Amino acid sequence: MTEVLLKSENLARAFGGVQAVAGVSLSLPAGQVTALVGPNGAGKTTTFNLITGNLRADSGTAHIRGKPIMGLKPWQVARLGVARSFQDLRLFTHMTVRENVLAATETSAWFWQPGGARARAARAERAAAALDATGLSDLADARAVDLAYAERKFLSMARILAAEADIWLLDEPASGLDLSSRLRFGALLRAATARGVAICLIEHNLDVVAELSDRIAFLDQGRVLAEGDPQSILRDPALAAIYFGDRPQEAA
Ligand SMILES: Nc1ncnc2c1ncn2[C@@H]1O[C@H](COP(=O)(O)OP(=O)(O)OP(=O)(O)O)[C@@H](O)[C@H]1O
Repeated sequence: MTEVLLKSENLARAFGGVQAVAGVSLSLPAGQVTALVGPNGAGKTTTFNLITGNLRADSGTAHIRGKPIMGLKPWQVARLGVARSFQDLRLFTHMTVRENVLAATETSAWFWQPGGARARAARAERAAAALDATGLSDLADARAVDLAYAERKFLSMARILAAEADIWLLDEPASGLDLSSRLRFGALLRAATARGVAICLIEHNLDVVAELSDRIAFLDQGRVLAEGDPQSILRDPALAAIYFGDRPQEAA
């Protein structure tokens, strides 16, 4: 049976009167891409924030390989093997591409790790491998701010790769990519899942979801309404109506 690397149960979080996440139970199996799909405001990004410790949950639990993670700080969750990307990428825009990736290798370094030449060389090697895998080696000395849009998205992915995490939470990593970039991006995901990485990605474009995901968790109003293989979820007319803002109860 496939090992579940990350599991949340009944995660909930309100902002004032808005119940952004209302009991999300989610499992991320090793070696699979799970797409988190749902209309605007469904609670997708908030779910990521609750898992990574960027936001505190009002209730609920989450475990990484059985270890409870609620209440941990983001850096502690990162140390347990979670790498996360943001919609706005959060690159160090005035640093070089290489420096951006090197900075990501620090999340998995321990404070007590000797910072000697050997450790530095190992980090440089990891960064170089991540740049190579994302096709950015030739741009290593360019500043992030000078990259084209798609290359910035790949730099964000290079940072994920360099962190050597086995759980990836990606917030709209493929948005705005053209077909050839999407194929490049899909190959990166496939190489990672072949190594057993559990990937969860938020994506609005349902064609991209169909292309990239092994399973879908469909979120609406802070709840997982359905979870399953992409074809059955994408063909469900009730979910399509919710996704495209045409709820049966609202139409009545
Ligand atoms: N920091 C916050 N303060 C107040 N309300 C928030 C905050 N973060 C999210 N919300 C609200 O919580 C709900 C869920 O937001 P969230 O960003 O998680 O949805 P989403 O599914 O990621 O949406 P989108 O697809 O538009 O990115 C929305 O109603 C949003 O306005």
